[in-house]
Amino acid sequence: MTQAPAQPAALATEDGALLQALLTAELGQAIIAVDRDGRIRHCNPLARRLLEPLAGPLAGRLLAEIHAELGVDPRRYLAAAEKAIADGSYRFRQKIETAAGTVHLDSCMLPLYAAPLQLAGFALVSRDCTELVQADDIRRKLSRAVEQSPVAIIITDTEGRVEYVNARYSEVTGYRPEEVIGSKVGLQKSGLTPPETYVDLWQTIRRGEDWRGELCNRRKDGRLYWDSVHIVPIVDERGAVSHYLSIQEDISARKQSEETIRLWATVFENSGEAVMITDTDNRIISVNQAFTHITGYAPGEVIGQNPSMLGSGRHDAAFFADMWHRLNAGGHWQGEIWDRRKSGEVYPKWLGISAVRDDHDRLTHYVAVFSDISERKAAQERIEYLARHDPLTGLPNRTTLADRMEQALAYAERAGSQVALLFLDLDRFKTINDSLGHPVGDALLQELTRRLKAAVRETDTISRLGGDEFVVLVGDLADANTAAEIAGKILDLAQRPFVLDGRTLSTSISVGITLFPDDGRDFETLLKKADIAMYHAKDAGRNTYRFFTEQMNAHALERLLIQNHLQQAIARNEFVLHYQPQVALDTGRIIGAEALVRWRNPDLGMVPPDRFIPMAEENGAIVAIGDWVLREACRQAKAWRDEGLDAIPVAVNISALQLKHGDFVERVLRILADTGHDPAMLELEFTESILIQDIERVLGQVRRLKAHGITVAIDDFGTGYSSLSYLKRLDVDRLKIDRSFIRDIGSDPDDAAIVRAVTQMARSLRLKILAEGAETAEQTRFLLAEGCREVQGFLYSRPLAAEAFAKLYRESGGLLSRPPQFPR
Ligand SMILES: Nc1nc2c(ncn2[C@@H]2O[C@H](COP(=O)(O)O[C@H]3[C@@H](O)[C@H](n4cnc5c(=O)[nH]c(N)nc54)O[C@@H]3COP(=O)(O)O)[C@@H](O)[C@H]2O)c(=O)[nH]1
Repeated sequence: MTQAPAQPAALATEDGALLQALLTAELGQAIIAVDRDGRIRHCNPLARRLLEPLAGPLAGRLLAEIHAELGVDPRRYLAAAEKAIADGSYRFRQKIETAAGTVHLDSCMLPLYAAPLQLAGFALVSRDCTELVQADDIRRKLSRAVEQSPVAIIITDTEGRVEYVNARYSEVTGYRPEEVIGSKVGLQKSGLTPPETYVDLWQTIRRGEDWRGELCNRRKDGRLYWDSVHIVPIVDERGAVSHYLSIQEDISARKQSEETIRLWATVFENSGEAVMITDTDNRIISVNQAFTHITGYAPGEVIGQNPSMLGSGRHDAAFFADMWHRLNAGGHWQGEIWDRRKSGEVYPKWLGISAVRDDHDRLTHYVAVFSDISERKAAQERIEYLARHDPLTGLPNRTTLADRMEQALAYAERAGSQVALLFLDLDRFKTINDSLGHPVGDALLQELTRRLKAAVRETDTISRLGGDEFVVLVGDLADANTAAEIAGKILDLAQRPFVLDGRTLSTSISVGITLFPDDGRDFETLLKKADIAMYHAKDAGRNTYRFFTEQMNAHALERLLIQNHLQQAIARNEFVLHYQPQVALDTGRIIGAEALVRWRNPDLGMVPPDRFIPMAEENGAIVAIGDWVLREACRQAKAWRDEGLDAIPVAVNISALQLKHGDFVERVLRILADTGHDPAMLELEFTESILIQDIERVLGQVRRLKAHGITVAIDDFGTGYSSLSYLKRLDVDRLKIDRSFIRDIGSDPDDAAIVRAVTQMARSLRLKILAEGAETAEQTRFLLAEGCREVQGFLYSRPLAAEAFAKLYRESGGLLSRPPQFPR
C-alpha cells in the first residue's frame, strides 16, 4: 500500500452505525470493505449474493485472493488501490464469469481512513453494468454493420435532411458524408426519374409505410446510375416517426443486363432470320416470329417437338450424321438445307447451328438461325440463266453455244461423225426494226425462234448471238446433205408470213454453213467461217444458204482490206461519180441524173458501192463520203450548165447517218452555195427506213430543204415499211419503185400488183413516180400502161462517167429513145 495523499477522502470509518446502515441497505451496489491488508471486513448482501456462489464465504478473506479465483489479475486490484489513494477514488470495470454468465461490474475503489492520513482500508463499491455493456456491444456491432453495409444507407429526419450516410453511399455517389449531412436528400437526383415517383415516395413514407422503387440517379462525376431504393420510416418509443432509413442498392449493372436482355429479346423476336432454340435433347424450346413466318408453324405447334418435323426428306441419314458430327466437334455447323413448310412446300434455307455451353463447358442448348433462300436461289439461278441465255428469246447465248459445241466436237471426234454450224441472219431485219419499231422486230425474232425450235431436233442447239443473228448447231451429222436439208427447212419457215401486231410481214433468212472437221476443228473457226458463208448467201441475193468454201475466205479478207482502205479513200481522191440518166417514158427525154459513187483503189481495183457503202455506214465513213458525193454532184451539174448543157437535175443518195450527223440541212445549203448549183436542180434520195427512224426530226429537215427548192425522193420504195400517213406528212416529191419489183413485172403477178398499187397511190397523193431498173421494153410498156411515166435503167443507159454522160446528152440532144409502144 502506498501512503495516503495530503487530503484524504472524507469517510469516517469510526462511524460504525453509518457503515452498518450502508452495508445492510439494498443500494443496488455491491459493497466490500477491506482493511489495510486487503482482508474483507465487511460486505453487503448484494456482494455476498454476487460473489459467494463463485468464491465461497467472503468474510475474512483477502480480496486479492478472491479476485484471483474469479480470474481477475490481483495486480489490477493493487493498482486500483494506489490510484484510489492518489485520487481519492478510482473507477474501473471488472468482468467476472458467473454460472449465469459473464457479469460486468462498474466498480469504484475508495480509500477508508481511520483518521486523517491514517489509512484504515478500502471500500470497493460495484454496480452490475452487464446490460449496459451488452447494449453498448450491440450498438457497436450495429454501427459497424451499417457503416460497412454493402448497400448505401441514408438516415434522414422526417424533413428529409440527411443525418447519416454510410461508406457505401459515398462509394456509389462519390459524395463525402460532410457534403451531404445536414442538407436535404436529393443531391444525386438526375432529373430523369419521373416527378410522380417522388410524389408517391413522400406520400407513402409520410403515411408511415415502406416505399420501394427504382430511381435514376447521377453520381457526383455526372454519370447516371440506377438505385433500387427501400425507404423505411423509423418510429421512436412513442410510436412517432422520427427518421427515415433509406437503403439504396446500385442496380446499374443489373439494369444494364436487363436492358441487354430486353434488346436481345427484341432482336430475337424481330430478327429477319428465323431463330430456333433447342435443349440438349434437341427439343424445341423457343422460336421467333421469323421462324413462324418462314415455316408457317406457330410456336405452340413446334415447342417440345424435334426439329426433324421440319425436314423435307431430301437429305439422307449420312447428311445429318455429318452435320451432328461437325456440330458436336466444332460447336458450329452451317450450310444449305432443304426443309418443308407447314404448307408442304419444300424450300431451301441457309442454316447455322451453334452449340451453347455454360461456364463449366456443359452443353445447355442449340441455337439454330436460318433464312429462307428460295428467292436468293431463284435470283441466282436467273442470273446464271441470263449469263447463258438470250433474254429476248430464251435461247442459249454464245457462251452456252460454245460449251455445247465443245461437247459436240468431242463426241464427233470420238464417233468419227460430223458437226454442222448454221449461221442464220434475217434479211433486211434492220429495215423492219427501223420502220416498224423495235417491239415488232422483237416479236419477229420471238416468232422465228418458235419456228426454229419446231424445225430442229431437241438435241440440236439453237442460239441467238444478238440482233438478227442465230446459230443452229447440229451434232452427230451423217453427211453434209443433212445440213443442207436443215438449211432448206429454215429458209422455208422464215418465208412463211409473220402476223405481228396485226400486220403481216414477210421476210427471209440467209444461211452460212460450216462443217467439222472439214472447215475447222474448233468453235471460233467454224463460227467465223459460217459467218463468212452467210455473207455470201446474202451476196447471192439473200434467202438462200451457202456452204463455206476457202474462196469465201478470200472475200472475207477483201472485206477487211476494204474497211482498212476506206478511211483514207477521200483524202487519196479515190472516189468518182457516175451518172445514170432518168428518162421520161413517153418522150425519151433525160429528165435528170442519179449520181452513183464509184471507188477506184490501187490495191482493190474498182470497188462497187454495194460492197463498200454498207461498211462505210457501219464505221461512220459514209458521212464524209456522202458529203463528198453531194459536193461533187453539185459541182459537176454546175460545170455541165457552164459548159452549155441544159440544166439537169441531179439526184443524190443520202444515208441515215448523214441526216443524223450535225446540221445536215446547213451542210447541203453550204455545198449549194459553194458550188453555185441551183437548189431546184437537186434531188435528195432517202430510203423509207431513214424517213421513219426519227420522223419529227426528219420532217423538220425535209421542210427546210424543200423551203429552199430542193426536191425529195423516196428511194427503193416498197422494200421498207413506210406508213402512208408519214408519206403525206413528209410531203415528198417523188417515189422511186425499187428495181426488185420491176425485174419480174411481166412474169410475177405479185410484183405487177405492187407496182400497180404503188403507182395508183402515188397518183392519188399527187406524187411523181419513177421506176428503177428498167431493162426491157416490155417492162417500160407495162409501166407506162400503169401510169408510171419516169424510169431509170440499163434499157436507156448504165451509170456513166461525167464526161460520158455529157457526151451522151450532147449527142442525143437529151432524147434517149423513141417512146415505147403502149401494150394492146
Ligand atoms: N448513200 C449512197 N449510196 C449510194 C451512192 N452511190 C450508190 N449508192 C448505193 O449503192 C447501191 C448500189 O449502187 P450501184 O451499184 O451504183 O447501182 C445503182 C445502179 O447501177 C443500179 N441500176 C440502175 N439501173 C439498173 C438496171 O436496169 N438494172 C440493174 N440491175 N441495176 C440498175 O441501181 C443502183 C441505183 O439504185 P438506187 O440508188 O436505189 O436508185 C445502191 O443502193 C445505191 O443507192 C452514194 O453516193 N451514196
